[in-house]
Amino acid sequence: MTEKTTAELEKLRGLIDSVDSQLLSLLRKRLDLVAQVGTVKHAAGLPIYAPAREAAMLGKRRAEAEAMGVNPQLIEDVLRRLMRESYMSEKDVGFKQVNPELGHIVIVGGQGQLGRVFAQMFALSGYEVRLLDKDDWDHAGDMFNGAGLVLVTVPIGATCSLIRERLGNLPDECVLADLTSIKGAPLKAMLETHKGPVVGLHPMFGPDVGSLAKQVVVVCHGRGSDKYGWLLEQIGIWGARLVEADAARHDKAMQLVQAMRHFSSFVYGLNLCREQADIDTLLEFSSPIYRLELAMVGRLFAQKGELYADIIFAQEESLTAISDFLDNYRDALELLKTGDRAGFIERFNEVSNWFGNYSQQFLTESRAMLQSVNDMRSV
Ligand SMILES: C=C(O[C@@H]1C=C(C(=O)O)C=C[C@H]1O)C(=O)O
Repeated sequence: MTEKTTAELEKLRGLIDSVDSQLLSLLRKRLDLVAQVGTVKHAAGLPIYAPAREAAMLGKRRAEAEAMGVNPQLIEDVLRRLMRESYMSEKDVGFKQVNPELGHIVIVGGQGQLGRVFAQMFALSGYEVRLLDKDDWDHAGDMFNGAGLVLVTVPIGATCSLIRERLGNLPDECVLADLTSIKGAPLKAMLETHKGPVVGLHPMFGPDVGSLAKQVVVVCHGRGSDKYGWLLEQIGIWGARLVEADAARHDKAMQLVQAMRHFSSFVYGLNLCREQADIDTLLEFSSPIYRLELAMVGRLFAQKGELYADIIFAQEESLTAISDFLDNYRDALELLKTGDRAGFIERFNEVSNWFGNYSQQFLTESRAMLQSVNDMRSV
């Protein structure tokens, strides 16, 4: 580099640094305004997540960006990241308590990770929360006395027997709910054990979400929806989207969404382990898509085997879904063994037609994800 080039670069980089510092001041200003919005919402009991406001704001900024010769996707990416930050800061203010008259809340299995998330959210909303765990059953009678909500969040395998054996004497008015990732059997157990209001919930997220904004919670109605309407409204104020579902339909979907998916990720990991693959080498030669895939598989093994065993073993019918997967794998392997390239392409096109417009949608979505994986690289 010549001296002149060095000097020019230095000058321009100084200007960029100063623009970035100004951006930082603006970010501080925005965060302060968002915190004020949080206070107003808290007082008025409005949800943390306002999709209509977000859509309108993004639309306006995109148009302005275009007029200024800035890629509209750039401002959209930046704003979406800022909005994620907003959900966190609004959360700190706490939430409106929808049902101030409610007695205390007992979370059975409250030391579990998801139990803790819900305990925190209820506490941030002004409820008195008591946690009941394995060793606390001696005090259970006292804890249930006067409770307004009992929320069961124990491992799937223990859920139904715990409900039937331990929750037969709740106050009549108390809402009984669970967070289990299957819904049919726990809902039946709750309805048969408790005379009062019953609702099944399945939060479609793990304990590391940070905020519930935009997260999905599946709701399977049991009985007495007028008595637990406040709970659904409360979850809505936390920013989550409630999706009502029939328990049988939900459970059927979970055989593919959870059991089969997790099982194949498990086998993927098992295979890498047995093949003694060198992860550093795999990463070295990974494009973002492979890195993303490896991250999705690898994150399983940062969690507890018991959790995944619970999910995979929860429904007997999942065995059929997983066996079908194996059959299809075998058939496809046969194409490889026999060198049937044309057969492979034929199957490929069959699947491609079946995906229809979704494949284009997924291509676009994954492009954005892959770009952010690439952005995170520093070398
Ligand atoms: C700040 C607000 O809360 C959330 C965050 C937003 C933001 O960061 O701009 C916009 C909409 C809401 O989802 C708001 O409602 O204005």
